[in-house]
Amino acid sequence: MPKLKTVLVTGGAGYIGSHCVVDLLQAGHEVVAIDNFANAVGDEEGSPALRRAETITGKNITFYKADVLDKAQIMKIFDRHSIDCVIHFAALKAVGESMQQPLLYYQNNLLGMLNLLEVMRSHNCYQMVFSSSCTVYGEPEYLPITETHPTGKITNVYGRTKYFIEEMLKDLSAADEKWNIISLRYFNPVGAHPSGMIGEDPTKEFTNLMPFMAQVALGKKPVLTVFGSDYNTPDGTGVRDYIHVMDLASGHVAALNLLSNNHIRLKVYNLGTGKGVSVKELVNVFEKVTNTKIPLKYVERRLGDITAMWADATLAKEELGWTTRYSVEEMCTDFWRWQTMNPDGYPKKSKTSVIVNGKS
Ligand SMILES: CC(=O)N[C@H]1[C@@H](OP(=O)(O)OP(=O)(O)OC[C@H]2O[C@@H](n3ccc(=O)[nH]c3=O)[C@H](O)[C@@H]2O)O[C@H](CO)[C@@H](O)[C@@H]1O
Repeated sequence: MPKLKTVLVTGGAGYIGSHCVVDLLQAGHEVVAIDNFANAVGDEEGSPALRRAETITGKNITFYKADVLDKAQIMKIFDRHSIDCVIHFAALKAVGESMQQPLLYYQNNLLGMLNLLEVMRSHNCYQMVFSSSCTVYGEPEYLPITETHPTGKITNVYGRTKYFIEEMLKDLSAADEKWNIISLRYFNPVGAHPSGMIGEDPTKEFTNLMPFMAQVALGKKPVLTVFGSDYNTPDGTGVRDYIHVMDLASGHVAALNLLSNNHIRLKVYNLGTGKGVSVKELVNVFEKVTNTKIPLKYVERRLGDITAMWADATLAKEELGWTTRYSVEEMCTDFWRWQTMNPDGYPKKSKTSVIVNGKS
């Protein structure tokens, strides 16, 4: 039986955070979620994504509008709740923006993590699941990529923040054996909760393939620009390992279970399907399952893009007992359901019943 925990989810109102909250609640864990709404819809009154997560699960979430850069505020939350484990999603993640504003990214992602770790230590909380990325591998030396592939040769600042944090976690766990940390390297998260109630609704401009393609299918954008058709791949377009966001969510619950029952100090796992899918293939599946036609415009390669990347997820299967359950068709169907049920995303101003700052 997994031990039930009180889990602090930072960035809980965001795309991956909100889906993970659903899975945590369904597994019986208590959730205290925080978000500063830097890239998620919500305000002082709460988050529509988390309100819907409550509806899906029939459980309550305690929510604070809080920023990991505000150490005093995080201290107060730890004073108030007996947190067993932190799942840390809160971070800035736009590659282009990170190149223009490196200090913003280093401050937010590195300092936010430092604050959290210090507050955790002061409250004797030593368990963390960290949201890392396959971007730490840089251009692959071999495929599929295993966790032992070298890291650090990264071409963008966002990716470097993830890499630096992983290095920081190595130093920390080597220095103090109390820490029990799992870093999860995500491949390309797509899809949405199968209910269509929660999904991806960034407040910042987005550039990822699936949300962009869905905007084209909805008629909100005229054409999908395909970045490069001359890659050394079977059809010339870039290849990625797309993973359904609910599979990612269940990976976090599995990681939490492992931390509950074992003292591993620090471990890293790939969360991917192990299957590479090209841009053209993803477009074809999306058109088929949504019965739409996506106009394409082929242009030059995007600066900083790699040719192909997919995971070897054997380690997560063996040690976390985790495997993916959703197909590429389901990733597209679920994303489309979310988009068509919520063409403008979440209601931008809504009262929520989520408990804010400990008050209903
Ligand atoms: C360089 C870059 O931004 N990398 C980030 C991007 O990965 P990544 O670039 O893999 O993800 P995207 O969804 O942006 O792109 C996937 C594939 O689709 C292609 N494509 C994308 C958009 C589009 O309008 N047209 C098009 O052809 C890309 O060239 C790529 O081959 O998102 C990940 C999170 O989700 C981050 O961890 C990566 O650091």
